[in-house]
Amino acid sequence: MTEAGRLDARGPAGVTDGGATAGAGGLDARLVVDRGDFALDVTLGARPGEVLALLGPNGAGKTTALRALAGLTPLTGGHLRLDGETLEEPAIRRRTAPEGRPVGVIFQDYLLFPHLTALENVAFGPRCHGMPRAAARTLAAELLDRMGLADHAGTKPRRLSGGQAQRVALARALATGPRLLLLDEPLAALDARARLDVRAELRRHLAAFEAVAVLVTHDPLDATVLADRLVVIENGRPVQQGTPAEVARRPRTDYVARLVGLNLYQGEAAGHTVRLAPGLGLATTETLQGAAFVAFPPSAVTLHRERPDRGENAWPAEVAGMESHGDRIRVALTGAGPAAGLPLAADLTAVAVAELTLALGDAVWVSVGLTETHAYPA
Ligand SMILES: Nc1ncnc2c1ncn2[C@@H]1O[C@H](COP(=O)(O)OP(=O)(O)OP(=O)(O)O)[C@@H](O)[C@H]1O
Repeated sequence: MTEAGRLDARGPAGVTDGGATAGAGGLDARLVVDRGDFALDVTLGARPGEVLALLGPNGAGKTTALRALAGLTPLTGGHLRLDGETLEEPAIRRRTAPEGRPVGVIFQDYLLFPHLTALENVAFGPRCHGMPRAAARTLAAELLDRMGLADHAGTKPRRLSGGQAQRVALARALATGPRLLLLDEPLAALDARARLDVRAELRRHLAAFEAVAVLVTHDPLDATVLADRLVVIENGRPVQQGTPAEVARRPRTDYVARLVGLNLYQGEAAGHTVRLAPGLGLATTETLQGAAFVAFPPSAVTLHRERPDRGENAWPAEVAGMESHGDRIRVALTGAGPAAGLPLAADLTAVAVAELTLALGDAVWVSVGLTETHAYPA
């Protein structure tokens, strides 16, 4: 990325602070929101230039966290500091109003002003911050140009495609020089085809953004493509964080395992075996002691009609469901015997399913390839 290609997030006039806040730069937050029936307590930290994705199931608290960062939902505890400046801290009664925060927000449906042109939409924020009209329009034109929308400056939102509207929303959010950019499900409003292009484009823009960006998504692919680091939230609490690769390789909850498409079990490791239940051990290539996770892809599972000769990593199970999964068939199984109740996903070719004459409720044996299991400390 060349310097010239970088989006200048340092202020409408492009004025920098000369690195005066270096060291304290970025996001430092503990977001506590207690609503009685729902409690959020999430600690977030990010350096300038980092993109964080908040990922989690419905109702986990992602939007509440984003709204708290924007100042739209007051904190009941914790703190929010940006580049060393405290924007909110209930314990010392400090709270900067949403409009006073150096924060840009892109809402799910973009919320562009329908009666204003793309240029006027982008110029709106700087005008509200007191920038003279001509300067605000020049800045807006420059931002639209960088977004490849110079030809659409005079277009009203209803005549823009989903991807174009999103770029206008991004330009509008950047126009006030935010130190924190918030994106709520940035690709949710787009159809599958547009999503592909817009995802790649948004990735370029976010990679060029110099301050902190936080996005909320349900979609692991969006999170993986767009973010440097994922924070998975469940029931108002962070349950796992790391780079997309770390999270995908070492899931720590069932939700994350499903998201990244792995089977995940927890047990007690002793050397090369992780004991999952009495009489049920899973051999792994890693050597571990104590509480451990073991994960493997559905493609590592083989189904048999009879107990396999090599009894290692094999257990009886029942076919609980089958569905197409790309060019494979995903078979859902429920363990029996020592594996009673253990859920398992297996990916088989259509030929394998036909040869086994598999049907719902069938009793089978499953075996898992030793070299495809991955064990790590819990
Ligand atoms: N304005 C509100 N007042 C009271 N409760 C709310 C409000 N908004 C959300 N909630 C509740 O707070 C919890 C967290 O919701 P939130 O919208 O933050 O989750 P989410 O992770 O963004 O979910 P989704 O992916 O479904 O958007 C839920 O139990 C929800 O019902």
